[in-house]
Amino acid sequence: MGQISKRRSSVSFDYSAMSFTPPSDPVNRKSEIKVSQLCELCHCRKALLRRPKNLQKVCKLCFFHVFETEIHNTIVSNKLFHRGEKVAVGASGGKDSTVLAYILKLLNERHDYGIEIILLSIDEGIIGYRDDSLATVKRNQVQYNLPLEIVSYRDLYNWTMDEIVACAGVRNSCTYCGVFRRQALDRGAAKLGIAHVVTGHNADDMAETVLMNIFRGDVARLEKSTAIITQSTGSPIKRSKPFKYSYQKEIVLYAHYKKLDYFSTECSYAPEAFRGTARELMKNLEMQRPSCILDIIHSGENLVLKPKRQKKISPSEVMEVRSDGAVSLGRPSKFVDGNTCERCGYLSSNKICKACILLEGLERNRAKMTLDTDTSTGGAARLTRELERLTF
Ligand SMILES: Nc1ncnc2c1ncn2[C@@H]1O[C@H](COP(=O)(O)OP(=O)(O)OP(=O)(O)O)[C@@H](O)[C@H]1O
Repeated sequence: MGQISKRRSSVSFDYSAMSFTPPSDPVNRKSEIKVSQLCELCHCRKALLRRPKNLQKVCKLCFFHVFETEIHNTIVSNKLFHRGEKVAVGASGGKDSTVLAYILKLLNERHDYGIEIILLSIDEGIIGYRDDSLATVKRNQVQYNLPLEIVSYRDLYNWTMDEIVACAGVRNSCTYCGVFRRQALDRGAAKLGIAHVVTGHNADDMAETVLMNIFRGDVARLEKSTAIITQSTGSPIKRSKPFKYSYQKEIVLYAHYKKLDYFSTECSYAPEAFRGTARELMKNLEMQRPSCILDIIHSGENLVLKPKRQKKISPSEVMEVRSDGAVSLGRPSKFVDGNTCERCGYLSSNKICKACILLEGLERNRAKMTLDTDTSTGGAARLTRELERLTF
């Protein structure tokens, strides 16, 4: 006790030499950063955000650097590109593909990948949605100084998504749109002499797909759902996902802080209902355990299925279009290399490609709708002729 009081008395402060700023003084308050507010990477700048991926507190510059470096590492470790390669970025105008186009251009220049980047957009024909997002892509074309090619469903299939929904209903719109878009991206790339399409699918998309395939018991798709590079058998065009390990929230933050020009409206047609459920589940899991998105991908990557003998399936077993426009996607067939569709001549793993099977169903529905609304005496005969023409 005595010692403490002795020590106290021996400390003498020269108060006059200290410049004391009371915390309540608004004029002279010095802006000092507390250690706890510093960026955990550079330890000198103020942290601006917590990385959704690992909750690390980082400043803006370190966030840009770490986000770009992770994508570069994904590209290098998976050998996504080779020098001299022409690469098409599937550009929808949304946040993911806009950030992808921006970052690929940046990394190509920074690390000298030696690739040629082209923007490839598919116009599905959705008024009030795709026309507006394509306007964004056209601005990106100028901002990033990249060539742009637009391919439309109208030109390829003589249908727009608006017409498809009017004919087959909104419930199956994602199935039609997905099948047509995959083929349209391939055909657009082939037209440009490009054999590699990159898309903005991110870690959240991939983890959702893994969950959906588990819930459906779709082991065939589960096995392929975490591949960073995919290639339909028979197609010379490969697809890759450089954002495989990038969190959606980080992509949005990057776009926001870089002030990128992107289109943020959701598609006007029904979102894929089951994916929505998987997404919600994953968001809840992510709140409790941020790493769960990467953990789900990691689990998917490490699932090794026991080899199974496959029965050969006919194209009609693979996909069926019912009279109400509903589509049932059956089991995938055993792929055969080098096949071309007997109808459209485009590469297909079956005798008739999925797009042509869907188109046949749509044409049948259109003819039926014409009859239902045509009350003239010649209407029935016209429809019979139309249906005969459609019996391939
Ligand atoms: N109309 C399109 N034209 C070209 N590429 C497309 C188109 N629609 C989608 N893609 C490609 O497929 C990826 C995934 O598309 P999805 O429909 O899941 O949209 P998303 O997750 O909202 O992506 P984005 O934010 O880029 O629109 C996109 O990032 C893009 O690369």
